[in-house]
Amino acid sequence: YTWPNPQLDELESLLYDQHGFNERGILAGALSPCNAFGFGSTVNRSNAADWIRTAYHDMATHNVEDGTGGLDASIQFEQDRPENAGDGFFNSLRHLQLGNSRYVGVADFIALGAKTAVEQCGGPHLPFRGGRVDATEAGVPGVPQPQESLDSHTASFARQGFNQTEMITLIACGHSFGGVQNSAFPQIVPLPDGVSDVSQTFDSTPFTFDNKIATEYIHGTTNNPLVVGHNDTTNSDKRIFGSDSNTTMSGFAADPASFRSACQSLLTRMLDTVPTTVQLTDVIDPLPVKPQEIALTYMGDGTFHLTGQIRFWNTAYSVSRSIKLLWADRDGKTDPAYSSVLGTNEQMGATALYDGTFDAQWYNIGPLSDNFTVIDAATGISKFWFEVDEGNATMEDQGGVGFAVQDVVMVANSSCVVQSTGTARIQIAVRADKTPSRVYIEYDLFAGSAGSGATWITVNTTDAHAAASQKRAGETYEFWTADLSSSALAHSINQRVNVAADIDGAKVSTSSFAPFDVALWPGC
Ligand code: HEM
Repeated sequence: YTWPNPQLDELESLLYDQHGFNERGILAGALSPCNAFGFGSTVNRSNAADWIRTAYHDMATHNVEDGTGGLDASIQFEQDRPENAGDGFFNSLRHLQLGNSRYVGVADFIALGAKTAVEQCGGPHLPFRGGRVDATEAGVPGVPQPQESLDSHTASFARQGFNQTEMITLIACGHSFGGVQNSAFPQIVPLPDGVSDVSQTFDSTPFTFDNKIATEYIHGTTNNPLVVGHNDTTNSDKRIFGSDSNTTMSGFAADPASFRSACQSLLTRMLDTVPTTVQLTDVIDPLPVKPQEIALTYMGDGTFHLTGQIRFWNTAYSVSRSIKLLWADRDGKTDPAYSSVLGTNEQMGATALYDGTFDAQWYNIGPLSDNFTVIDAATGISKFWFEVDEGNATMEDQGGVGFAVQDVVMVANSSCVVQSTGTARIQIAVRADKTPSRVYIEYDLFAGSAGSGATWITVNTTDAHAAASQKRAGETYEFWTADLSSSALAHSINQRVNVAADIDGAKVSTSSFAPFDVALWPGC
């Protein structure tokens, strides 16, 4: 895709800013190491297993006939059903809901959680599509339970869109992780003396994706509580794995690569099973060059500062590489003076998984001593691109289109935090040749239902007003002011806002910033 695209940029970052500089933390950070578990001390439990099971249970209500259900976060409203026994869903959601924004909802986060868990913990690469839509109420029940018959399970998976071989495979892929807990299934897993809960694992490596779920089953060494459980009624894995005379499971036991690739395709299909009314994005691959938090700040002296960071994918730190930022002014003209160095150092390296481990190197706009470059307000800027020199120079310009940036609306450095009231006074510079119908501040707030624990994001706004006194003669920008009380962000997770303006029926907006950060915006 072409940068900028706020939804895809955010998903791309959640997918590929995994470890090191600018890491997002919420996904890979909660899976390092893979037995990490954020909610108690039960032996053998992990965030990874909880997240994978959560994605399956959310998806499992899909109906291929009428196109309803699927991975839509309806699990938020379904946690009190017997088919959703255990606290794994609550645990998963409480963590995954925290990352939500106006661009990425709970359903995408459930899919991201499962995908990241599989990949970080030894599993195959699962190509990711975004754009899931969060349900606003419970769906039709229908998650398979261990005491059901083989016919009932076969029919249930057919309703979800999976045939018999796919049913065997998908369960084996999922049950490569985790186990069955006494507290959720006391009739399956007995409680040994002296502990308050226990999880009996499906295979001997519950925190790692591998084919042990198959080898141990085929070799008769398995301790899978859904195969060798004392009550045969709840031995659903035994009935299902054996339903084709063990053909599928024998194949997986003999050939780990075939298990891996079968899980790659079926887990991807599981995550992409959504109501037919939902249109997923294309697969999101890492951008080779990815600008982030690109911002212009109006300096009041006839210039603005361009700030931000750029990630170069599949690139390791190197002292012999120099990168220049070049730009075109608002009329599209270039000039030898429209050029700035990028700054980096060894600490600005990162790594991520993407069918193998990839390095990424971050650069700041301008030398590290400044972290900005100066743009003439009279000529402005419309796009930028990069010249990477490691002996011979190459151009990074998104295939010729460049990286577009708007200089119509931006925050002015005269913004400040009013010390007496704690209010953020946000000064906004709007290009004088434009006539906005509205200039405003936008911010994501968490909303939720106390009963179900479901959450969603509302985008709130505060209007700015034209500051007539600041309409200075000779300036190419005019000024607007918005006062934002600190209580306005009481339900904001990241305490950030952006500026937007409606101009000729289109919305122009800035990247987000922290209006109450007095290091950026001094007191007034
Ligand atoms: C007939 C179908 C299935 C049945 C009857 C079934 C049953 C169960 C049961 C009883 C548990 C124990 C839950 C707990 O104690 O908290 C469990 C755990 C789990 N299931 Fe399934 N399952 C099925 C299919 C799947 C599928 C298709 C996946 C994913 C692809 C999956 C992934 C998991 C995972 C990862 C766990 C471990 C959770 C943990 O350790 O916290 N299951 N399953």
